[in-house]
Amino acid sequence: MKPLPLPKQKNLRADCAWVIYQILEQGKSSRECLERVQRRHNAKDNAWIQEMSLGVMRRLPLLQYWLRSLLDRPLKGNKKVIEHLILLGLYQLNFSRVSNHAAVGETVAAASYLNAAALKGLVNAVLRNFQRENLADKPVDDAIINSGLPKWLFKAIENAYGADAEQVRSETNAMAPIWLRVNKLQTSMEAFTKALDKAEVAYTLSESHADAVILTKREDITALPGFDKGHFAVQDGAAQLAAHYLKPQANERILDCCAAPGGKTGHIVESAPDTEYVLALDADATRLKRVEENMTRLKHIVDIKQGDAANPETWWDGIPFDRILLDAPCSATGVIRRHPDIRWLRKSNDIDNLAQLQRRILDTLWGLLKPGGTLLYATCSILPKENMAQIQQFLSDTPDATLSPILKTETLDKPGRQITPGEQQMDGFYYARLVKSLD
Ligand SMILES: C[S@@+](CC[C@H](N)C(=O)[O-])C[C@H]1O[C@@H](n2cnc3c(N)ncnc32)[C@H](O)[C@@H]1O
Repeated sequence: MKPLPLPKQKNLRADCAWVIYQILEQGKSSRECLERVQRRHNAKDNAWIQEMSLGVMRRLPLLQYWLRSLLDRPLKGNKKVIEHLILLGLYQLNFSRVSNHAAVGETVAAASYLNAAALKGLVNAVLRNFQRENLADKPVDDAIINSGLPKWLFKAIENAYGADAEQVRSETNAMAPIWLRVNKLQTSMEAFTKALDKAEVAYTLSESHADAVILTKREDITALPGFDKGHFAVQDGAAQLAAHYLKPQANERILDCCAAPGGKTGHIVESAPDTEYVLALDADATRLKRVEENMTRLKHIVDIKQGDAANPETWWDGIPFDRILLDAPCSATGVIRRHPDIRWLRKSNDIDNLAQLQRRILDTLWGLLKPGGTLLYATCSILPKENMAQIQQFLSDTPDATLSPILKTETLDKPGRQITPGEQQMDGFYYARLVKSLD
């Protein structure tokens, strides 16, 4: 599909339709396109644009089903974006608090901002027919459409989770809470929660995480008390387990591999401020800038390098590491509830390619680990090929690797801890801890 320029003049719904087009037709991430659009709106409108465009990602199969039943034939070429505008209209009518009057009227008007004034009649007719035919009240008897997921992912979850698949799918399509990690090197839990109370910020404490706070209302993170002073970082509860499972110690050399934007790097430093050396490595220079910004704000000192994990000769100084965190590039299927566009950006054949890349990096990093050293393998995936099956195969191919169980229930056939989305309010994540034998 042809690139579509950003509408010349700002308009809430036209800009939303542009974001949806960019994600679905151009394969761009929501973060990237929202950033462009949000430069020209105020905070309230930006929140609306984000809620609506990500909402469409969550409900896309049902919205498309309705669209197909209302539109005689698909729109093509530069008219395609009008389909996305109609999807947005259908989403507002069904899943938002926008009045029906505004959902139809304003969506029709937005067509002009997308250079398609001639199609206003069509947008109006489709949305009015939807209301007239009461499609919202006619149940759709199709589990895949109702799941909000692409067919390949629906099936992959079915195969992996059997009787629990429905629960995993529904949590995958739910809204994620915002977790904060208190930076205990700059404040204390007591002082931080006192400051939140004073600012009347609604939150709960996590039963499982001593350093975590879970916000119960959406907040502007940068306006929370202590943000500028580095008193906290935004980090999901599952991601907060990485430093806990890695167990960094004083005087050790630590590699945080695939580190950007540095969420786990910061927590490693907070867990063991007196390590000898922490290296945050990532292949992506742009994302590494965010590591620098985050470390500066949190007041942590680490070494930051750009490099391909599978090619250590370009970045490694030759001294082995005591501990390595490999937060491997993955399908991110465990964080779809947080980034609903991922389900449409990933394709089923990505999974085999990712599993091969993960294995290549794992094999390479194993050579950089001291005898007796620990490697924590992590992904934010819920698919066994990237997780249990990956580690099971690695253990069987690598004679000097042994499993250091995180859970008592782990076996060589079922290594590691698979967290599913929503478990104790956490994202979907996988961890396996491996130790290198001494001889
Ligand atoms: C899941 S994210 C890491 C999140 C990070 N650990 C955190 O906690 O904030 C995966 C990262 O892997 C990086 N990456 C992908 N392939 C890589 C490679 N071959 N070498 C190094 N980094 C890579 C990506 O740039 C991305 O930043």
